[in-house]
Amino acid sequence: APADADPTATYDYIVVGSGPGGGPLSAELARAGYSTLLIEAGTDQWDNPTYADIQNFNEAANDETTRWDFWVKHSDDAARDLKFKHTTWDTGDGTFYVGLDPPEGAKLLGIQYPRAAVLGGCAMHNAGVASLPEDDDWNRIVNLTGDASWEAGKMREYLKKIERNEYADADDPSHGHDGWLAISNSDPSWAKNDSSPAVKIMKRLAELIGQDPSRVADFANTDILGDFPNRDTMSSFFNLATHADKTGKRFSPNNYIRATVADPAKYPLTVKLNTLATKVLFNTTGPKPRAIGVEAMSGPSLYRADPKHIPGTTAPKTQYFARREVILSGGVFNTPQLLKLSGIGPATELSKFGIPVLVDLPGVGERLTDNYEGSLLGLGKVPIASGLITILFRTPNAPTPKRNIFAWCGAFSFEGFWPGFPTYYGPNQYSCAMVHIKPRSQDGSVRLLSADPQDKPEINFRFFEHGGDEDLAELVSAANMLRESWQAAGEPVLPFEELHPCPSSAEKKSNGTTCSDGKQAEYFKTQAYSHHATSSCQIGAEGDKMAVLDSKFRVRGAEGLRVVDASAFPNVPGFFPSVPTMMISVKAAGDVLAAAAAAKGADAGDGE
Ligand SMILES: Cc1cc2nc3c(=O)[nH]c(=O)nc-3n(C[C@H](O)[C@H](O)[C@H](O)COP(=O)(O)OP(=O)(O)OC[C@H]3O[C@@H](n4cnc5c(N)ncnc54)[C@H](O)[C@@H]3O)c2cc1C
Repeated sequence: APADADPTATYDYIVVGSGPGGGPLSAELARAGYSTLLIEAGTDQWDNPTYADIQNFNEAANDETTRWDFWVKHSDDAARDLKFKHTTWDTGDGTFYVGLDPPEGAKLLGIQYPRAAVLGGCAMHNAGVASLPEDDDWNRIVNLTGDASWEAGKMREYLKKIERNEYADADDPSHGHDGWLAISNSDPSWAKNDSSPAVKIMKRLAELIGQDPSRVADFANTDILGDFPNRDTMSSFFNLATHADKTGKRFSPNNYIRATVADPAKYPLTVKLNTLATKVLFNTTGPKPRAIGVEAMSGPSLYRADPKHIPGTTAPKTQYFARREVILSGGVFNTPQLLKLSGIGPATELSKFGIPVLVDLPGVGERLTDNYEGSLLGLGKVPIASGLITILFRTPNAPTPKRNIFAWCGAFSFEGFWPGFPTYYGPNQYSCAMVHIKPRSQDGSVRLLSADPQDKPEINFRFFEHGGDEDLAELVSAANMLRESWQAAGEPVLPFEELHPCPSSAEKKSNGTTCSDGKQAEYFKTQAYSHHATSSCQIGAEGDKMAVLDSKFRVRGAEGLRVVDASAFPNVPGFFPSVPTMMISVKAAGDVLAAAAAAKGADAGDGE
């Protein structure tokens, strides 16, 4: 078991949150010899099969052992949000009602956005999909900040550092082979079976995206993490990679933290579980407030997002001190909350709750963004047994030559999140789940509802606020292409009964074909969901008053304080953020260690 933290000790570094942002970073700092305290609100579930076996990811995201429920809004239009068919209500008798027709007296909760409070963060309950940002996502940070260390070519080195790739050749230079994060993919041989409905669908899709249908078996084994010149423009099929090993064991920052604590070298990493950080402590005597520690409360289920929280439960606050730096990695909702509770954020919002303003930083909790997701769901006449199609493609109405849709198609249903998700529609269910890349809108927010650190903030994604019509048109175009490919499934699967976005029974009978693009757009506008939130404390240009961080993750206007997690990205990094967040975690460790080395050099210089 990890050693307990000593409140009287002073650590070199304190890291809050052990997910993809904070976990690798804390381990790196300790391995460099610096005493590091890692504060994590959740528990350690490394040997719990719900988490350890990647195939149980849906159970993991539903499991109360780690679940933090955030009930979010998708817009400022309450009536529009109420059309989301998995809106969740508290019935008052300890159960949820999910749907459009709540029982009398039920209290509206909102749209569920699950998070995991556990050692390893959401990388312990996610589906483990491993992908990389577009090169331009990294290069954009260079353009914004002038910091060339973010160039795409250089960023791949961080993948190589963390990765223990299990499918690439040992001499493949685009992959890492000795890291702590196992990455594997699946057997693509199903794609060789020309008579299978999944392969027939895939061949038609190949035609629709301009690929050679005779080569789908090769394409199904294309490396989604590969390094090729046209990697961001090539519409094609891929082999889905996951941060799990080939036996199906999940890998996450949990592995690296545990290995660091257990290492015979006795690296100075102290992990404090079941501990909710409530405030950053500052020395305010200098020109800028300097972070010197963290205040926290210990005990299970203290945060009110935890469904196991017992009303009225609280705990005394303890202070932990850092002689070098405090690093916040609580994730896209909790990091901005913690900054604001500590006096860093929009002055008017802080003043409303009586929080003394240390740094008026209007971007904290703003510009929250996420990929829009939606799915095409239908029932075949018989089950489509095998073959998970993974495809990245460009719809004809995409604004650039780059791909704008990631989708995976198979015999499952995925319609977003609610307690008990997903719905099982029987063995004949078939779905293409779509992730829209590069939403035009970045208008979401994480704002305080009180100054109580046990309370949840208010989260509103403001989906489709800007450029919504264009984004929706891209989703509709993708749905039309995918639907067309389904018609190639052949006997005995056809005809599909589509459940959404164009319900067959209602629409096809009346007009003989499918529903209009307008109706589909309306469907996606009300039913889109998301789970890749980023950018609520983003890195930005000097002079941009909404920029929270500089390119070295330092909080503007403060000293000794950084933010390293998914909130730091200026936009969603590609289509899945977990691996990119682990990559920036290791990058940030280099920045922190470089600052320590520079400070040591300066000290040595002073003494000369
Ligand atoms: C259901 C689901 C499935 C997903 N599937 C995928 C996928 O397949 N692939 C992919 O790339 N991405 C996926 N994601 C997204 C991905 O997991 C997240 O983007 C990623 O984990 C973000 O990392 P993070 O470090 O920013 O935050 P988190 O992973 O949220 O980690 C934050 C950690 O900080 C802790 N913490 C927060 N506040 C405090 C506090 N005040 N004090 C102490 N500790 C605190 C939390 O307990 C948590 O452990 C999924 C997300 C969800 C919800």
